[in-house]
Amino acid sequence: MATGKELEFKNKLDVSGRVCFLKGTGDLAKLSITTKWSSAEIYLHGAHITHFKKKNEEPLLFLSQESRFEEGQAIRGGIPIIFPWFGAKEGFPAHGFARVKDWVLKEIVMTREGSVELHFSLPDSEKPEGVPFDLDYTVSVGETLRLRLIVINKSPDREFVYEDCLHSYFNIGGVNSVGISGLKGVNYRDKVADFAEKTETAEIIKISSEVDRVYMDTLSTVEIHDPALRRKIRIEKENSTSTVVWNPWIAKAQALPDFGNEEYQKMVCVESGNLGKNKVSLAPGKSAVLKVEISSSSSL
Ligand SMILES: O=P(O)(O)OC[C@H]1O[C@@H](O)[C@H](O)[C@@H](O)[C@@H]1O
Repeated sequence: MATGKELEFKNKLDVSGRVCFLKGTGDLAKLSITTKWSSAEIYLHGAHITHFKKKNEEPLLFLSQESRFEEGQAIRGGIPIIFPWFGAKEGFPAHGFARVKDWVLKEIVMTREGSVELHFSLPDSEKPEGVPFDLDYTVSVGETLRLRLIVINKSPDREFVYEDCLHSYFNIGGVNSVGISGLKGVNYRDKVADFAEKTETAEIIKISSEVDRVYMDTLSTVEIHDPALRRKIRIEKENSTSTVVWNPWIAKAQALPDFGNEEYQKMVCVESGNLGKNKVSLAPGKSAVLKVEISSSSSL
């Protein structure tokens, strides 16, 4: 429908009052969505959701004040799409290329009940040569945020193996008071302890130092209990067997060039995907859909 570069030169274009194309930070094209329940912003750069807020609530997603908004750089905060690898890979961008490429908006669907569905696709020009796959992304903005990342292996005879992750950054009232539930009994790799394999023992995980854990073989819904903002954030997922919990804490926050020194106090990442031994092997011609739904409720 429209690429970032085309949008850059267009003035505001309104689609039935619920969706606007705008020039965002760094002159990158963004979509602004308003529904009767919520508002959201999505950049075509990375098909990156940078904002989701329900009416009369604080924003659900954290976005760093220091984020870069530049071609070739990932936005810090919101929901980066991690694909087709997670973490570092020598000579390649960390966490894959999907988050630093320009996606195309294919379709906008206004549903009768009032939500807005946006369909994005990674164009062939942004894909590496010789790997035949399609990558589509559907974002449904309504009372909740519903995400679907669709991978299609177009090869007639070769398997396609990849990792994926919707790396959601949540806005919280204070890191010392939040608790994360839903992972008790799950095995994880502790990245701050040299990838040691451990088992989660806490019903409610508390954060008081750097946390960087890849929980494996878990389909569980995770909840963030936030007494300071008097709400509970719920992250439900399908076709995702890994969950990552990340907070950089003090030293790492200072070391990150695109993250404020104090911002670790106001965010936590709970990421849903398929990583490491949970990576996906897609047979020729097959597709897989990673689904995540993010909602919140008052915990008064
Ligand atoms: O700085 P990046 O590439 O966006 O990564 C942020 C973090 O992302 C998390 O998913 C990883 O587990 C962390 O190890 C990493 O530091």
